[in-house]
Order: sequence, then structure tokens, then C-alpha cells
Amino acid sequence: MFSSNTLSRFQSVETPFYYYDLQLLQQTLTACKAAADKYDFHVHYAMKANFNEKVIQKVQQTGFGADCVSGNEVKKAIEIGFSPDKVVFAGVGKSDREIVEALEQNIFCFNVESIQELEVINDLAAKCGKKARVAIRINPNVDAYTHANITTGLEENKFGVNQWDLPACAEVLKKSANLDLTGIHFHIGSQITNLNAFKSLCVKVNEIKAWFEERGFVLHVLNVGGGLGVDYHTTEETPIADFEAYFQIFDEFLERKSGQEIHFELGRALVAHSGSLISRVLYVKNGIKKHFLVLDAGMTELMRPALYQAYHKIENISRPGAQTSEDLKYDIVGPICESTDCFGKEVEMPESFRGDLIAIRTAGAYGEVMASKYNLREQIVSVYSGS
Ligand SMILES: Cc1ncc(COP(=O)(O)O)c(C=O)c1O
Ligand SMILES: N[C@@H](CCCC[NH3+])C(=O)O
Repeated sequence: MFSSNTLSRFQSVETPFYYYDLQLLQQTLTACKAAADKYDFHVHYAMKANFNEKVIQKVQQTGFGADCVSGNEVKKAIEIGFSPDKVVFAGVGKSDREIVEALEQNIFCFNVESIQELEVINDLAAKCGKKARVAIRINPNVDAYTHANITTGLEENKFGVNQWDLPACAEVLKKSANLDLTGIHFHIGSQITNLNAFKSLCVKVNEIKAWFEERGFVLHVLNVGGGLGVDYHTTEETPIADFEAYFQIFDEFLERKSGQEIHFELGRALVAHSGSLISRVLYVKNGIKKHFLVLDAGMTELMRPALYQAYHKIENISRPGAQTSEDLKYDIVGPICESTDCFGKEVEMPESFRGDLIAIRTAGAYGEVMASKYNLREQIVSVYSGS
């Protein structure tokens, strides 16, 4: 729950807005860093999860690298202070301009997602008089047991080089004078809560690593991506993900040679719980079959429920401690001209009124950054505490 100071501060800010608990963010980053350091693991923060400046500044100060998925993310990371040798650039559709700009910045490495991309990077690096460090992103065909829309490591997904293309990939690597192979890269999906998925990933990485090493390639880096999920139901009870249990799996199941670095690309688990979307009830519509709370925030501010039917805990923070009843359930909707503009259906809430403040919790990852201008909505603003 929010402190009374925070609640009274909320009264003076125009809704909707994102609220970030920077203290919780710092505790989360510190916990992750300590757990990673224990195994000498390297974490690159997946900037796509949240590139709010205050958030990424804290991430940068913790000593993590940055995992970027567009030229603008690469630029932003460097601008904020991430050292280029801690910046990696992934994505299935890097444009020539984005590649050249990243080459000019001397980033640590491109996570390359197709053989054609490998050839293009080699040509562009030659033109720039550079050697591009590359890791091959491989599609391991490992089930992440997560929502179908956020699974990335199955053969039907567009991401990475398929295993049957590895011989051709090795040929291109051997003949490309302007490529320098740093290692191999994997990412099987997001919001993964069944840690067995990561065990299966380790088994696959061991196999593929051996394949490369048998052919004389030296792999300095094994990058196993991100994907660690958070519990959206227990925002207060488990505000910090179990990083120790997560890293321990890789320590136990991943084979590494001495000197070989293990890299991670965590996004959601680092930032999700520290963000909430704060909104106000504009209207209460009581019907026979349904009661609706119409908020001033919509799918334009938080798209996850509309996009993946994602669950977020919704609280009426104007009525702390007020009783809920089985008989009073609301559909919590926004003002956007779409029927999917709904944050939750049949949500048990205390009786709510126009003007009440509503918090949509665990919205720090893939929330603000996925906001859109649809319906010519206002630019979303952010409020911070605990800095
Ligand atoms: C290549 C890559 N790395 C890292 C991430 C971060 O994932 P998460 O936020 O689930 O940790 C993603 C997003 O799914 C991704 O596509
Ligand atoms: N945007 C997604 C996750 C996709 C992660 C990026 N590959 C979410 O909101 O859960």
C-alpha cells in the first residue's frame, strides 16, 4: 500500500500518471546485482521494458549493461552513461542506418538474428573500416510455458537463426573478414514463471555451444537472454523477484569454460513492481448485468491487458480498508474507443465513486513505454518517490 504522504501527493497531480517507487527499484536492482555477482554473471538491462530516464539512470548506476532493440535505444543508453562496451543490440529488423550508427559507437556486440543480417553487418562494417562484434541469436525451440504472444524461442517464432541454419551460419562467419564472433545468444520469451523452462534452455545451450566449439569457434560469451517473470497477484507480498533461485539454475545447469562469460538480459523482473498506473474514476455506470468503473486511463496508457489479457492488480486507493463484497464487482474500463479497453473484468472492489483514485499495480515493465497516442491522448507523465 502507498504511504499517506504518497497518497496526499497523488491528490495534487493530474491523472492519469505513472508512479515509480525508486526505493523499491533500487532494492530490486541491488538484490539482482548481488545475486548475479555471486556467480560472476553479467546483466544487461533490457531497455525495452522501461526507458524512463530516472529508471535507466538507476539501472546504469547499479553497473548493469544495456540490451537495446533499436538504434534509438542504443543512442539513449550511451547518452545516459552506459559504456558502449556494455551495450548489446538485438532485433530481427535492424536497419542499415541503425547498424552503421551502432558500429560508429563501437558497441559491445550485435545479437544477430539471421544469416542475411550477418552478411549485411559484415558489408557495412567493411565500408566503415570496422570489425563488428557479433553473437548469433539462435532459436533453441524451447517452450517457455508463457503466453503465446510473448514466447520467442519456438520454431514458429520470427526470432533468431534456426538450428538447421547453423552450418550455413558457420560458413558465413568463417569467410567474413569484418565479423568477430563473441558468442551465442538465446531468449525464449518473457514473463516466465516456470523455472524449468530455463533448465531446458541450459541443456540446449550446452548442446549448441559444443557444436560451435567442435568446429573451432571460440565463444567468449553465452548470452541466455531474459524472461524472468514476476507475480502480478502478489505485488506487495513479493515485491522483489527471486533472483537467487533464477541464477542458481544457470550456475547448476549451464556448462562454462573458464574465462567464458554468462550474460543475461533482464527487463521485467527489474522494474515491474516499482511502477503503478494511477488513475481516477470518471464515471460509475451501474447496470443490471454489469457495473462499470470508467477511468481516465485506458489501453493507451497501459496496453498489456488489451494486448495479452494480462492480469494487473487493481486497487481503489481512496478507500483503503473499505469492505469488498462478492456481490459488487466492476469491469474496470478506460475512455478509449475500443471494447478491449478494459483493465479487468468482474473485479471485486469496495463501492467506488466518481473521483476515487485507482492504482493499477505492477505496471513498471512494458507500461509507460508501450503508451500510444491513439485517440490523440495526452503524453503520459511520471511521478517518483523514494529517490
Ligand atoms: C532479446 C530479448 N532480450 C531480453 C528481453 C527482456 O525480457 P524480460 O523483460 O522478460 O526479462 C526481451 C523481451 O522479451 C527480448 O526480446
Ligand atoms: N511487452 C510484453 C513482453 C514482450 C517482451 C519483449 N519481447 C509484456 O508487456 O509483457
